[in-house]
Amino acid sequence: MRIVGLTGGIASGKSTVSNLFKASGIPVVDADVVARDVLKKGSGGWKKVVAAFGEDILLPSGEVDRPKLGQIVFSSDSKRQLLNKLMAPYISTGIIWEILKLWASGAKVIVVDIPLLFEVKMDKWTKPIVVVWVSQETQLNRLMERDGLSEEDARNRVMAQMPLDSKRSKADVVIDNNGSLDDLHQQFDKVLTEIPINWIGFCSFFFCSTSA
Ligand SMILES: CC(C)(COP(=O)(O)OP(=O)(O)OC[C@H]1O[C@@H](n2cnc3c(N)ncnc32)[C@H](O)[C@@H]1O)[C@@H](O)C(=O)NCCC(=O)NCCS
Ligand SMILES: Nc1ncnc2c1ncn2[C@@H]1O[C@H](COP(=O)(O)OP(=O)(O)OP(=O)(O)O)[C@@H](O)[C@H]1O
Repeated sequence: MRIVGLTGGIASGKSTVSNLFKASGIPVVDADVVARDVLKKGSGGWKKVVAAFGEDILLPSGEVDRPKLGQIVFSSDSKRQLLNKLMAPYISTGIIWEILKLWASGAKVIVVDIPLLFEVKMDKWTKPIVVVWVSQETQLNRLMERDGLSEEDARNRVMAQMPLDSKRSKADVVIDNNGSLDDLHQQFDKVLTEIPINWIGFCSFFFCSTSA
């Protein structure tokens, strides 16, 4: 089984690319979805986070007020590191579980869409690594537009991650998403034709004995 790492920066276009993988029949594990699941009311992650950050971060329903927690952690390095430390074991277990389910259902190639692939050192498990890259200007504009954020809030979120240029330098495959969606589709089609050749001989994660 091959595990392809799909990463980039916030609002660089990972979800847009992961939708293209899905439309091509390649299953995707989305780390943001896993991270949302492990923060649901009553879960182990929720209990740890509420114990550390207090009940002020909860909505009347008891669910975490995500924009509120985002405001807190994206404007404080130490609070973000605390949140990361509390959630990391639940997120990695959740991702491994999703991979195992897909593997058991016969998937030979799986894409893991994970914004913090390098930061949490999951890059060791994935090959090839696809980085969706944009300039910081494009990234800020798309982030402000998509999430209705101020420039300051958008910058805080961008600065909370490893610089996209550093991620680009660690990539096996770079998708430059500064252009139009049509450009992106064209690059993706090319990547799809190139990747299967590149995959041959690669061995990833801990199931490396089976080949695609
Ligand atoms: C702070 C939270 C509650 C804000 O939720 P919100 O719904 O507003 O954002 P969402 O989860 O959709 O994340 C949007 C993007 O923010 C970036 N991001 C999220 N968490 C982090 C983080 N800890 N550090 C840096 N960037 C992050 C990612 O690029 C992600 O794609 C949420 O992001 C969270 O629980 N983060 C911690 C878990 C985590 O590390 N998630 C990343 C998946 S590995
Ligand atoms: N080539 C493009 N041209 C114009 N808009 C784009 C392009 N690619 C992506 N977008 C838009 O930019 C925004 C960010 O894209 P997307 O949500 O795929 O990023 P992401 O990397 O998954 O973000 P996050 O890390 O926050 O989950 C979205 O509103 C998306 O529709």
